[in-house]
Order: sequence, then structure tokens, then C-alpha cells
Amino acid sequence: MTSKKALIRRPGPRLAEGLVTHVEREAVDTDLAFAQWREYVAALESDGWETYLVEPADDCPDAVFVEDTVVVFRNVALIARPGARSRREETAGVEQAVARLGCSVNWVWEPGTLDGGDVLKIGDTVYVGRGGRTNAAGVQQLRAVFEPLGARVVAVPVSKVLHLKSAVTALPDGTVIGHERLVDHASLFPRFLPVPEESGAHVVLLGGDRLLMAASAPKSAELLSDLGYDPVLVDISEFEKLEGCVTCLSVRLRELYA
Ligand SMILES: NC(=O)NCCC[C@H](N)C(=O)O
Repeated sequence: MTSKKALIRRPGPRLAEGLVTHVEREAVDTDLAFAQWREYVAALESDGWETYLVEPADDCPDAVFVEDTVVVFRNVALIARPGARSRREETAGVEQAVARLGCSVNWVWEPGTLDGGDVLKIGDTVYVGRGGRTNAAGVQQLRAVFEPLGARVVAVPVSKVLHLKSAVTALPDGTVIGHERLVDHASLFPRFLPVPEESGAHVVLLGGDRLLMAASAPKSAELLSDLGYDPVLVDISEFEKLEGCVTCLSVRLRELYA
């Protein structure tokens, strides 16, 4: 069964204080960020996605990057335990949101840490990035929750970027795309297509051939368009300054049985 529901969370007033790890800090325009976020949500909705606002977590600057707080496989949610302490309070509202949508809820427990941005699902294969935010105990706990449901969990080292999905995402046919310089081991993926820009590695599958992508990746969009896809570009410059990408601004729930 397919569903088109997406969790989103408004950017909070402290957005500009969000964490930066692999990039230099740049001033964030919070008004522009809010306008960009609205455009992002509008792009999801105009493609038929029902959006669900997660309760704000305004004390947490990075709360808008809601994808990091949970992983959902079919109707089973695993609430993350963010690798960054400043993000730990973000999960409470997400717990409520997924429970309301009919998911059963599991948690990553100490000493495990896991960020949703480290988890890439392609069919029943669940790639999990072991990197700066997700540790070995987090990987083990993810396996324990999802393997009994039929998932094949594949752990992947991530050392060059914040999250696995900062390095790679997947096209509708399962081809993994990434900017080669930032991918630790492209050979771990059965089919890998290099893209010319860092942010060109990030696609949200809207449905059919449509791919939501950042406006900062025009050459990658052209490449994918030439392969028969239909890129929909959104400007997320203010979130990119905080190492955010199109994937991390929502949690897409495609396999809910309702
Ligand atoms: N999944 C993602 O790529 N999330 C981006 C999170 C950015 C945020 N500033 C952080 O460092 O946690």
C-alpha cells in the first residue's frame, strides 16, 4: 500500500544558531528561511503529499530538520537518539506525530545514537551510515527493530559529510546517486551514478518521475532530466548554510497501512 504523508516542522526563532560541522558558519536570514520552507512545503503539497505539522521545538535551533528525528519502515517507527546533544529534545513531538498516524513506536536507547539522515531506504534494503552522528550501538538497534520485519540492513561508513544522505540518495529505480568526492565507498551500492554537484546528490521522490531537488544543483538536475526524470527545484539556500538538504526538511511516509 502506498501513502503520501509527510511530517514537517516549522523553522524556529533560533534557526540561525543551528549546528555546522563540515562548513564555515554563514549568517542565516530567518525570514528568508521561513519563506523558503513554505515554498518547500508547497512543492510537496502540490504533488499530492498530505503534510502533518509536528509540534514546534523552538528551543532547538535544528528542529526544522525533522528527518533526523525518526526512521519509519512500513508502520513501525524508530525514534532517533540524535548524535548531537542539542538535538535530543526534538524527538518528543515526533513521537506523538507518528503514533497519531498509526505507527508503533520504538526508541534508540543509550549508548546508541542514530540520526534519521543516516538512513536511506531502497525497497526493503535499509542503508545506515556509521559516521559522526550514528554510532555502532545505534546501527545494532536499528537492525534489531527492522530486520525482523524483513528489512536488510546494510551499514556504510560515512566520514566526509554530516549524514549518509548528505552523500547519497536514490532515484525511483533504486540507482544511488552521489557526488563522488564525498562518498566513502560507492562500490557498496549495486548501481551508482555520479552527479556533478554536492547538493545534486539529494533527491526527494515526489512520485512518478518527479524529483524534488535544490536549486543549487542545476547541472545535476539537467543530468537527471536527460535521463527522463522531472526535477522540481526549490531554493533552500538558508538551510544549506546549516548543512541541510531537501531530504532533511520532511519525513516521507510512503508505506503506511491505514
Ligand atoms: N538529514 C540532514 O541532512 N540533516 C541536516 C541537519 C543539519 C543540522 N544543522 C545539524 O547539524 O544537525
